[in-house]
Amino acid sequence: MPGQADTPAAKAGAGDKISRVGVIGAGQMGAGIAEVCARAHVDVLVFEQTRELAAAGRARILRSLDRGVSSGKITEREREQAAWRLRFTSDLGDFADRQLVVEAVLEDEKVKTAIFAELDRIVTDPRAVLASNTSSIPIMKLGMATKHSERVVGMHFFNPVPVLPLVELVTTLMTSTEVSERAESFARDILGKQVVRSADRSGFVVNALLVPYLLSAIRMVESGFATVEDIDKAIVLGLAHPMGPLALSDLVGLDTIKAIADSMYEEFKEPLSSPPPLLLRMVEAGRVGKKTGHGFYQYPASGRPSAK
Ligand SMILES: C[C@H](O)CC(=O)SCCNC(=O)CCNC(=O)[C@H](O)C(C)(C)COP(=O)(O)OP(=O)(O)OC[C@H]1O[C@@H](n2cnc3c(N)ncnc32)[C@H](O)[C@@H]1OP(=O)(O)O
Repeated sequence: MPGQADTPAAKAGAGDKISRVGVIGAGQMGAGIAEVCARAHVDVLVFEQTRELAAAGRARILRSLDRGVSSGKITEREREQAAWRLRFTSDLGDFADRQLVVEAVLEDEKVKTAIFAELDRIVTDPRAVLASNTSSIPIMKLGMATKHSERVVGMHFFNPVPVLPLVELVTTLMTSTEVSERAESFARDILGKQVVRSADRSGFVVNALLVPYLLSAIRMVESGFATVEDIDKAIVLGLAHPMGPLALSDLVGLDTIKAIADSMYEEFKEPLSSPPPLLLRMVEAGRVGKKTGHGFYQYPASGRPSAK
């Protein structure tokens, strides 16, 4: 590969450090994770169930790379090289040579535990790291689905992944120090992210604080306390957040917020973590936010969001 000797992966010592990554799922988080890995000169293999989903995932990543070019974050050449490093498969067996796998499928504990059990059989290198980008499911539950729970960690990225610099690293009572250090070094030294460590508690640090706040904003709308637009305006102008809680809920996805709330409520039984009926109805209606074009706001295929 041209110029590879200068790449961050090569500088870090590709023999020992992670240079072959697998990402499971090319939805908004999986695509973002695959993109930042490819931009960091890492060889990336992405699993999607069908050719159609793989094509949609690739298109999502290419759009984001285009945005990186148009906003001056990366050059045309870097865009091309990153796209070239991304391969897709619908056979998890192809992950046998991966040194790190990041699972980023929907927030469903059964689906995730089945994936971890299968990955454990496929990826036999004892030094390989098996990571989940789960937003809230305790990592121990995923580790215990494997025979090698010492290899399992949480690596929780934030949306949009190419823009937000944080990774929460979650280790369990079973995770080995070597595995947690490899995962941390990959996120920090190869991807250039900043890492905070969190105990293995549902929601970890960020969502444990964020989700009760988002649910409170949804309850405000539900009770007629204030409008969607005024709540968001108040937070943007009054607290200097980049976006208000309802726009942010749309960005994260209301289905994801419900799944996180369910998981946190199951763990802590805090009323503030219980999903309000308006959230449940919107999820049932398929109005889950930006990814479906309709949530608290409407998102035309192109252009700015508008009120519901
Ligand atoms: C639920 C999960 O478990 C956890 C989560 O993910 S919680 C959600 C966390 N996310 C947030 O809180 C998002 C908060 N919102 C934001 O940060 C901002 O509103 C936003 C980044 C989404 C959009 O910001 P906005 O200013 O409207 O857009 P835009 O100007 O196009 O982009 C902002 C910056 O990102 C850069 N950028 C955007 N897309 C990019 C891409 N694909 N690649 C590289 N850079 C990109 C832009 O160049 C710009 O950089 P600059 O400030 O240096 O010029």
